[in-house]
Amino acid sequence: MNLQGKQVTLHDMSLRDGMHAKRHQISLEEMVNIATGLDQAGMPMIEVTHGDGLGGASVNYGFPAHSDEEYLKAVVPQMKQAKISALLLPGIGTVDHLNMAKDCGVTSIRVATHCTEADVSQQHITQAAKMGMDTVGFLMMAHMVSPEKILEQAKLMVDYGANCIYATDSAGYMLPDDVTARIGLLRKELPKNIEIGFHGHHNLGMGIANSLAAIEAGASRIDGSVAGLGAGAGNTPLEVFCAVLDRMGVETGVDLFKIMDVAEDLVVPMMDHPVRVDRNSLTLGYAGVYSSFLLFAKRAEEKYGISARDLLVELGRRGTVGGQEDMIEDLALTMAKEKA
Ligand SMILES: C[C@H](O)CC(=O)C(=O)O
Ligand SMILES: [Mn+2]
Repeated sequence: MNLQGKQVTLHDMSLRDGMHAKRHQISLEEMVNIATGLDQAGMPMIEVTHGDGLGGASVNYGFPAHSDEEYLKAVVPQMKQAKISALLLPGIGTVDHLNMAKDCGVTSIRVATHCTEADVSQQHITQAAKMGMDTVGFLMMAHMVSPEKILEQAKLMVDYGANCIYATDSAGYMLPDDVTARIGLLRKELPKNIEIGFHGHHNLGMGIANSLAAIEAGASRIDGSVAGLGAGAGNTPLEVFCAVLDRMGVETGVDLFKIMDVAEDLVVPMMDHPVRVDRNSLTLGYAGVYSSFLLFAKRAEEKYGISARDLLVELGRRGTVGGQEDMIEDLALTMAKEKA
């Protein structure tokens, strides 16, 4: 693979996707310290929000240590060069949340929908684009449908005003050929001024390989997390990815040793559990399950005595998607009754 001379914008997820792995309990001090470290390392984009996006604080998704507004107001003023993004899932986040994020200094908004539901993003994408924000359409669970379907949904988002489209491997299920097919088709068919991005999860250990495939197929934005802090087995570990890109002659503008230090000195010490491929996170990738279901399944295992792996396999078989978190406990109850 020859990527020599390509330029890629890296986007750190440790303070948003990483919120899942921390049950949304990152302190303001940790947020600011990590964001500052990333900023100093030259990370161009950093996402700061509840794990499920603006307005995610709820019984269904979990209550965070601080509100989105508190996190954003603490982080944004400290940034010297990094741009702060926020995730927004229509139905969870509202246009009021979007306006609040803009007022806090967020310059990039990523409107996320299930990969077949782009039509629910119209209001938020249109509003963000109207406000002059970097407006991203983020198609989740992109492994569940064909590249053609992803393209159809992406075109809707572009029509609404998105200037960048992500194919998102929320379950960490994809293999490099799956990424190539989706990103390649988006790059071929969408206008050249529309950027393409890829967001991976490392559940099958494919975060780096899939992200490289995405760049080769035409993606110019890649998400990852320092030390991989993210849902499931985490996101593409950015310090590792930076080292690989450096070896391959890809330009990122990120200082490799500085980002290694952020990973080692700041992020790893605050992990509640090792974010790694273990039998449960591996099952997410193998069965094609939404990565943030991991901790819900582990909690249900403790409560009902049903193995998290069995739960995840069944959730994959049923084709559950983000937003169906309540199904996990429901399923555990049913399985516990059947077992009894
Ligand atoms: C709300 C999800 O955590 C968004 C995401 O990061 C993914 O789908 O992956
Ligand atoms: Mn994710």
